[in-house]
Amino acid sequence: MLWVPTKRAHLILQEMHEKYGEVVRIGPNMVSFCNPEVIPIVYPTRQGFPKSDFYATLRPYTRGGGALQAVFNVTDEKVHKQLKSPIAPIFSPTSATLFEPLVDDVLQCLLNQLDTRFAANGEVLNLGAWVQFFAFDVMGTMTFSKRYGFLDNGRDVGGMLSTIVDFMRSAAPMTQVPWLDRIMRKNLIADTFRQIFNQTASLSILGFVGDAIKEKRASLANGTDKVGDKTSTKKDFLSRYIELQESSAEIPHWAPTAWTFSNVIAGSDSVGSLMRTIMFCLLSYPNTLDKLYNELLSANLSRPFPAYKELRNLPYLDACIQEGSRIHPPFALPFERVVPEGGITIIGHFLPAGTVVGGSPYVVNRHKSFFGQDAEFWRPERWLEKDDAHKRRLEQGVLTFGAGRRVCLGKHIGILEIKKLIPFLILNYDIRIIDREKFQVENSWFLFQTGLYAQLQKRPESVINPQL
Ligand code: HEM
Repeated sequence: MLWVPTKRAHLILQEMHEKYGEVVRIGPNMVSFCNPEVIPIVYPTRQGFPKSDFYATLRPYTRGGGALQAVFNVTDEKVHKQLKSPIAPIFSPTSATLFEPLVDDVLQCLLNQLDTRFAANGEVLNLGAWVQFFAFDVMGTMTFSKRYGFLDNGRDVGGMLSTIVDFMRSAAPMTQVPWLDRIMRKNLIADTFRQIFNQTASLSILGFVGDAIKEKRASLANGTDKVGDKTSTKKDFLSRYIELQESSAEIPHWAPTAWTFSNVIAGSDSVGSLMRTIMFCLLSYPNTLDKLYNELLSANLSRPFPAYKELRNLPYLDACIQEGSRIHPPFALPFERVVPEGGITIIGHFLPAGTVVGGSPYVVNRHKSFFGQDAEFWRPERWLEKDDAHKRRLEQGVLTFGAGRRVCLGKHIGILEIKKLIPFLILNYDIRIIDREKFQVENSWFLFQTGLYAQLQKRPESVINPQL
């Protein structure tokens, strides 16, 4: 709990593992591991290894409804199954590609903004913020066919993004002492005080989600919702969620809210963070940027937005995304689980039932014997230098998307967004980082980043013939 407010808990944990070994007790009942070989033991695909109360602290508090459960933060395995099973098919690799037209709509908006605001006059832009605006507006568009307006206005509309940072800063230390969270944050009295002084991020997002659901139900009922139309190529998540809930009496009426909320909370900042990491690393290591640019050029891609099917199998692009996920995971405290009856043994240490155990992706992803002595550094080539089996093994050692039964549901959607954005930026703009020292990272469970400033110019070939 004392490490977390320093905002460098990932670095302290890394030091602890260097000092004390691969299995370290970091709290009265909490054990951290750093070796990727442990992943299948602590995160199996079967039931029976539940999430700890860490996740309860991440639930937003709602008056009347208590703390809102979402797929991501639910700890009861039965409720998790009830919530996840109906929607899992929507997140399959094939279904993920159905959202591509919605991503293209938002890319068009980004293109217009970058061209008019920055490419024309060489003004310095906060690339990190624009990438974040993009990630949020894409998730809004995919979820309710609505942009929040971050890209259109070029700013954090309504302070929603900064309130997320505030929410995470106050929630993150509580993840380490869930009982204190119940006393200090998750009850009517504490909530009344908070309401008087400020509106929390979770509530402002919940308000947005609640309004969007009401509007959607109304427009589906009166037939004015075009994206809810079964033949539409731009069908959003919410239309699919409402359809699912209405088709089965067993799905509770609150499920679409929980599903929608999961998308917004789990799938916006995380994607934005990975996009920023990849852009930061590419711009900081121009040899890798050139290599990627050449790969994209020789792939003869559609402009201005390459199609996902053209990008899916480009090896260096894929290696850059894998390396970005490895080196800078968006969530960077240990993913806690509770050891079941009978206990488990990890790297020669027996952990009895009830012990909380977890690995931080930041630390696990930098394990030197597993990823190489240069694991601290950005080197996309590590993914390509041996055969496919080696690449698959490395992939299984990266904990960025979680693992096993509670692995990220939106991974394929997130990768689709990233694979669309990075080539779009690199092919259309010549981008230079302004000062890499300004790039700062803060760990408040989300690994927030600031200070990615850049200048960009439209590449001549994309101006002369945008159809190329
Ligand atoms: C590309 C960036 C993303 C990263 C790095 C990421 C990471 C994660 C991680 C680490 C977990 C599990 C954490 C744990 O064990 O506690 C998770 C779960 C989840 N993610 Fe993602 N995520 C990303 C994108 C998305 C997107 C785009 C969506 C939605 C469209 C999404 C939806 C979810 C959901 C619903 C869960 C809960 C799954 C369950 O508990 O069964 N994520 N994500």
